[in-house]
Amino acid sequence: MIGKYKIPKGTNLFLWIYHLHHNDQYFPDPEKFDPERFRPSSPQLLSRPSYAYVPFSAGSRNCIGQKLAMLEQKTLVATIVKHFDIESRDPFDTLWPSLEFVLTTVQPLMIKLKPRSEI
Ligand code: HEM
Repeated sequence: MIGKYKIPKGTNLFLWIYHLHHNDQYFPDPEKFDPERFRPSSPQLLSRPSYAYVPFSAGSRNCIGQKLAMLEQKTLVATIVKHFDIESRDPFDTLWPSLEFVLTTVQPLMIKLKPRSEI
């Protein structure tokens, strides 16, 4: 049973993480860039159920690359945003999500890196 649903033995279940992370009960205004949601001591994070945010899945088959991916983001992404302002060349509402092995867009996502004047 999951809530009121009886799941027969052997059923394959697919958790749509994108949808989960757009649940405005836990992520108000979900498309808004709001790093505050993820600050460890933020009230929003503290009141959120721990399985409401699972970018690397959870449990025994979760992502084995999580630590590497987080390290890459802290080094590569942090270095890029330190030196550049990033803007999309395409307006957000013209992008169509595409669920492939990873969630991407149908058309290539073209970005422009502008050197930052001050660091
Ligand atoms: C931001 C980057 C990444 C995200 C968001 C991510 C996300 C995930 C998720 C959600 C799963 C579970 C899939 C499922 O339930 O079937 C998974 C599994 C896995 N990931 Fe990642 N991943 C990332 C980076 C990486 C990297 C860098 C590696 C390897 C170097 C990696 C290797 C794997 C492997 C091998 C599994 C399968 C684990 C298993 O089935 O036991 N991932 N990842």
